[in-house]
Amino acid sequence: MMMGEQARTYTLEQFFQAAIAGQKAVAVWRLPNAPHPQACVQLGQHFTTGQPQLETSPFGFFFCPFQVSKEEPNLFIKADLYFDGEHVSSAPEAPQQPLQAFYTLLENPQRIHAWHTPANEQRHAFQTEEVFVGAVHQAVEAIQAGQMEKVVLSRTDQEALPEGFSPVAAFRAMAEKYPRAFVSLVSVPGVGTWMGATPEILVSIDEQQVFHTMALAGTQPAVENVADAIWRQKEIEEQAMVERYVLSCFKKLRLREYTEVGPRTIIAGGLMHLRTDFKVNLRDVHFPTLGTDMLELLHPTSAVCGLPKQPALEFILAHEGYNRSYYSGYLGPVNGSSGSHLYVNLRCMQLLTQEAILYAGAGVTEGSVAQKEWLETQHKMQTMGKILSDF
Ligand SMILES: C=C(O[C@@H]1C=C(C(=O)O)C=C[C@H]1O)C(=O)O
Repeated sequence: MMMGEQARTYTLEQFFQAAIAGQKAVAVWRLPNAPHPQACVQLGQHFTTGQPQLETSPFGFFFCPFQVSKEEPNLFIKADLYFDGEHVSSAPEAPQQPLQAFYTLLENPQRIHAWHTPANEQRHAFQTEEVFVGAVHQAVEAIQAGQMEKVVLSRTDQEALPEGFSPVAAFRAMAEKYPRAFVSLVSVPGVGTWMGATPEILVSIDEQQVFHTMALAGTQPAVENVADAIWRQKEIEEQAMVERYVLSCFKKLRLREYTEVGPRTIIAGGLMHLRTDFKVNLRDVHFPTLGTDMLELLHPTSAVCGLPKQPALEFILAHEGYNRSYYSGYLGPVNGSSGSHLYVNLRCMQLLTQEAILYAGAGVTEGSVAQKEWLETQHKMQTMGKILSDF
């Protein structure tokens, strides 16, 4: 990739604020265990895209919803400008005049604590505990009646933003607090601003050409030592369903050469999950479109939707009572120097002008206790809740 580079160093604050001041879309991310944040800005104003094509896409950042609609399309933020944590470089084909305008903003820091907000800040109706618990009861009944095996029900909550809130400072706090998560901050004119710290890879292809996806499910509060984790049958079965789903996708593609490791217990924030990793070395296996094909088959996985997919999706749309928007969609950089890394958008929040909307869900199976699923969504919301309360 040929990029024009400026010798000067900048801060993430400068890069982000220049994007906001210039009305540009910006994505900031920090890969798990990576030392530095990265960010990109698109200079043009056209973000809507179709089904992501990993192999042919230019360097940029995908931001895709749970379900594509006219209001919530798949978005692509092309990396006209790239920030590696220190330096800013530009793509050779980046339009010259907007590029100069961006550098002017970069040289004249705005010191604004602003972010892009949605075109209309529609008010959600927030589910009460009663309503959520009622939906879980109905889901358990539908499962017992044989309509499906698993469904993931989610809800939202609202928190006032602390005085002097800054998305970049909150991003830094997330990156420090959750070193093993994929940490992101995405801000798009007319769409809004989302941030999160997710534990779940949807599809990734690293610089060694290793394809990676995972089956992540089962949740409980973290214990001191993961070796001491004890899992109930309910969580073991719930995670096994996600595993089976990933395997069914490989089968559809007639892919037989993969490695499967797990399930293992992993820590994510204050929680533990069960995770099985699936990998394919694309240097050994000739399958040039595996990333795109698996992405299309996997999303939404049974970790965020259910099993079988169609009845679970219909149940969600009929019973959740709100629009998931970009929660439980997927996001991440593609075709950068470290490859393509798409994550499920979990443990996230949306920033409005004065408040944040927090999102979380829980997998419902035959053995679910409704009250426990409510508590689980509360625990998951704490991942972002702590960032706000510690601000
Ligand atoms: C749905 C969420 O998380 C997913 C659901 C899990 C579960 O049901 O146990 C665990 C991890 C994630 O795959 C969320 O964080 O909102």
